[in-house]
Amino acid sequence: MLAVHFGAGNIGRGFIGALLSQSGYKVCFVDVQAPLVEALKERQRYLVHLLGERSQTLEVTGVTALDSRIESDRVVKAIAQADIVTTAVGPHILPVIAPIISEGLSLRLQERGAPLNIIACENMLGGSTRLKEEVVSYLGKERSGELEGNVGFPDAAVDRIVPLQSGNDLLEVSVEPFYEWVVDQREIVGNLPPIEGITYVDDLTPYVERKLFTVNTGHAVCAYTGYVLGQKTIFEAMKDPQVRETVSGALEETGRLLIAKHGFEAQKQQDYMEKILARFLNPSITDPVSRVGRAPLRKLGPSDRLVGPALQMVERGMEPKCLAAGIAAALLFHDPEDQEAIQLNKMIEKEGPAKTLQEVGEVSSDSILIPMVEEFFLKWREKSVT
Ligand SMILES: NC(=O)C1=CN([C@@H]2O[C@H](COP(=O)(O)OP(=O)(O)OC[C@H]3O[C@@H](n4cnc5c(N)ncnc54)[C@H](O)[C@@H]3O)[C@@H](O)[C@H]2O)C=CC1
Ligand SMILES: O=P(O)(O)OC[C@H]1O[C@](O)(CO)[C@@H](O)[C@@H]1O
Repeated sequence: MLAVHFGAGNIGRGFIGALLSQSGYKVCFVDVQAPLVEALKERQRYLVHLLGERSQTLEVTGVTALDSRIESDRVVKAIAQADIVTTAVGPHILPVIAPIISEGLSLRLQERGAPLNIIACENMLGGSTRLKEEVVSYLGKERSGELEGNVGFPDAAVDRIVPLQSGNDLLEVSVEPFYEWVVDQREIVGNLPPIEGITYVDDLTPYVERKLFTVNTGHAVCAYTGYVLGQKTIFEAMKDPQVRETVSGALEETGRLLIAKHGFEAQKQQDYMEKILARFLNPSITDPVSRVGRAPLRKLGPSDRLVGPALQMVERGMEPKCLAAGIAAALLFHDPEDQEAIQLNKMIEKEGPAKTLQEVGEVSSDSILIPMVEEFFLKWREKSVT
């Protein structure tokens, strides 16, 4: 069984690739970083360290890699022959890999290959659907019709904290022991050979929103408020009472929203939230606030982890106070290495927080969220140690 996985980064090697390999697939990573590709080709194995109370190391075997910039023909052939295609490249890279995926699918359709499922494992709502839209735009109308029943793009929610890697080995990856991979089974085509660790559901929306608006919301609020208060890592930030209070408050708010919207049981949501707070406090993980806060324009987007739940709460007459505090802190985030942070800083300087939020988060000028965020923006700016 062959799995083609785009993105041999942290989630690629430390989560999706590892589970595919453990399920008996030969995993062919596709990446654009030559040293990574070379090392995977040469060694065909790597180690995954599970950082928990009792640390454990797994060996992932049967892997190889292709560089899509110089081996595109081989990538196309691999897609034509694969039993599954997955991605973990980042939402902004999905349009970049769509052309080569569409070439692979063209060849597969021409050769009358078996049905294939393509699963985008990215932190976003509807990642596979988004990838499908891009692929369709390259395939053209005629060929796109042939996807029906032959190629599925099931959406998915993926959850595992994989911080930046600080070890000397290019391939070794340290991850938290917890993981969750939930896939929309209604979109699966053909017989997908079993994959260890996937939970199939009929309606993904509640799962993906619960994950994005709890794990990612809490993480983002922690990263941005921690940044403003001078904390370097998520663990350090969670030890700061102001951060901890804002994070817990934001998760109580999104919890109320999720319960009202999807009918989750209050106690179960409470347990889920507490488990997540404990994951942020894993002392074995050193996760810089700059990684978790990366790409703030994306994270401040209208349906993403901060503005998304805040606007939905406002619509339902609920007050997103701690979310507003998190959004305000995000507007103050800076990282000279992060292009989106640089752009955000320029917008704040030129237009101020209210206009920036209207533009980036598509928040209407008369939304009560605007004055709430403005108030916190001033408070955080006064406290800011950066
Ligand atoms: N790190 C984490 O804890 C989690 C990350 N995610 C999501 O997984 C995705 C990947 O995140 P990470 O693994 O952390 O990032 P990463 O930066 O470690 O990995 C991304 C990989 O994609 C590769 N890439 C970039 N352009 C490419 C292209 N055109 N073709 C093929 N490969 C390309 C990069 O070279 C890199 O190896 C993101 O959408 C992220 O939101 C989801 C859950 C957890
Ligand atoms: O990967 P993104 O969307 O940039 O955001 C980082 C977030 O994703 C994760 O990497 C995994 O869910 C979290 O650590 C963090 O909340």
